[in-house]
Amino acid sequence: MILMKDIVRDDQEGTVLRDYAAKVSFPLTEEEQQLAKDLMEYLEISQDEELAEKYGLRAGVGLAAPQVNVSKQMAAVLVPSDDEEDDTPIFKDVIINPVIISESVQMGALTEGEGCLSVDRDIAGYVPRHDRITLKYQDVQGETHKVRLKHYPAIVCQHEIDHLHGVLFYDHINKDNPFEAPEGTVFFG
Ligand SMILES: Cc1nc(NNC(=O)[C@H](CC2CCCC2)CN(O)CO)c(F)c(N2CCN3CCOC[C@@H]3C2)n1
Ligand code: NI
Repeated sequence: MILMKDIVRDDQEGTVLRDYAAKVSFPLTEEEQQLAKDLMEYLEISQDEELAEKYGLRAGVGLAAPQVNVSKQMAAVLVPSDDEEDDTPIFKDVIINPVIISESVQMGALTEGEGCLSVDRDIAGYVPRHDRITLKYQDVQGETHKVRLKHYPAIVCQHEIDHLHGVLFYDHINKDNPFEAPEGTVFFG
């Protein structure tokens, strides 16, 4: 299983965190299948308060392969339900070779700003992202999916896809005015 010690940090030398990750070919190797499982398992365990405590995991709703120093276009996303009636996650999948094929002009941002398991410090400021996106990706079976996402899952997927391009959340924060956001930005979370 993936532990915090396996997650590379932005202040470490010689990691792939700032590289543009390689496309993944199908069928996945055994190793790539195991990586996909491990990335998703991290999120599931980290979202269980007791288990997160037991294994010392920071909670996560997304985890990209470059964060465990594997420069491949693969990321697990697990956005839990926001409806106590129904605990079906809003979005749960391992997205491989993801491409954003369209995006809203309107921007969205988390009111609290963002963090990252690969960044050990709090960096204040809004991270403006597209509020709605159409995402094309392959799943671990190699099936292609085209999904329209908005608000929270759209933000999470954009954060993860950034990792596959060597981009970190604070690259998007306005240096002069961290709490500036484009006109019409939707804030939530
Ligand atoms: C928003 C949020 N970010 C958490 N952490 N950061 C991450 O996931 C980083 C990725 C997210 C940062 C902003 C957008 C994507 C990891 N990243 O670095 C991967 O690239 C959370 F943990 C979290 N939640 C809400 C849901 N809750 C369910 C119950 O369990 C606790 C969990 C906490 N929400
Ligand atoms: Ni991150």
